[in-house]
Amino acid sequence: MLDPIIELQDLTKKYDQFIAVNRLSLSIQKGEVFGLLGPNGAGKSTTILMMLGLSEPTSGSVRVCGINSTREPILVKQKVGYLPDDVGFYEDLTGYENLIYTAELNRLSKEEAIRRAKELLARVGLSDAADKKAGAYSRGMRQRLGLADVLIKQPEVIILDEPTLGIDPAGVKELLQLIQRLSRDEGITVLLSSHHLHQVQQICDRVGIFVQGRLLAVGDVSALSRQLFAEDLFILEVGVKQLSPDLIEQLMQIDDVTSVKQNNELLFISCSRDLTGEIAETIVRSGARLTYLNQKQYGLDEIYHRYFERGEVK
Ligand SMILES: Nc1ncnc2c1ncn2[C@@H]1O[C@H](COP(=O)(O)OP(=O)(O)OP(=O)(O)O)[C@@H](O)[C@H]1O
Repeated sequence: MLDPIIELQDLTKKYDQFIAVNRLSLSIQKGEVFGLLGPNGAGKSTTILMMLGLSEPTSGSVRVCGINSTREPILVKQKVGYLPDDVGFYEDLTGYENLIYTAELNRLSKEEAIRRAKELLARVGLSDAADKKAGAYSRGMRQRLGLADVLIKQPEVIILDEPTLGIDPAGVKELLQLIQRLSRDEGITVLLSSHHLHQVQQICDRVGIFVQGRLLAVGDVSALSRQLFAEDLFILEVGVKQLSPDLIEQLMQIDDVTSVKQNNELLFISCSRDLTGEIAETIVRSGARLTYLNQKQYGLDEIYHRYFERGEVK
């Protein structure tokens, strides 16, 4: 059953005449991991700030956990954990002491603070570095400490702005797996913004592609590819020797083949449905030799670049 926990309705933010976020409507369900994707300046951070009640919309509304963020920012902050792209700690305090400090700010009892700080340090893989000063943590360790810091108050929603920025590939993998586990094990809803499509693709249930303040498409990766590649959903890369002069024309005559491009002995055949069998048969029947056949799957990277290449704003 649908249970929206973040609801944006016609959300708009203008800076003078400049529209940073343009009539954004979006529902995110409880327990979802949602990726907000877009290039620099797309409006991701502005949207996040409005969700947190830290920036006032010009028009439209934003509700998080049923709370109007604009009217009740303090209430929203109690339910939502926010990890900015460059998280700040008390550099002279240890990781453990930083967590205790946050726990006390959130009015946890001393005992509860100690228990949760230790548990969360273990959870994010920082038990061994608990007594090291935060100032000496690497970027990846800071992000993991940031996640523990956000979780200490047991939020229903966590919002992460570019969580993987500046982390090495192994660290990124660990961090993303950790985020995914949080969602799965504890039902926490996660919204993360990112430029790193291939990373986000691994853990997001759905993604929204955001360009120039507008949400261009929303869905899981396969729904997005269906939506964006309706004409040429399947591309076959085919190796052919001894091509007859009219083979390309024969291929074009197959229903639902939308284009055939040739590069020496390679053909790139776009179709709106899977025609692998028919295409292979046509090639063999023409007397040509089929040497290789590969069906290309679209990933989020292609979807995303395609939008930007076209510069489409629907
Ligand atoms: N306080 C402000 N005053 C004027 N313009 C602003 C302000 N804050 C943001 N903008 C503009 O609004 C647009 C959206 O910015 P925003 O930071 O939301 O984008 P973003 O998608 O988060 O980009 P990035 O990935 O670089 O963080 C940008 O063109 C930015 O210059």
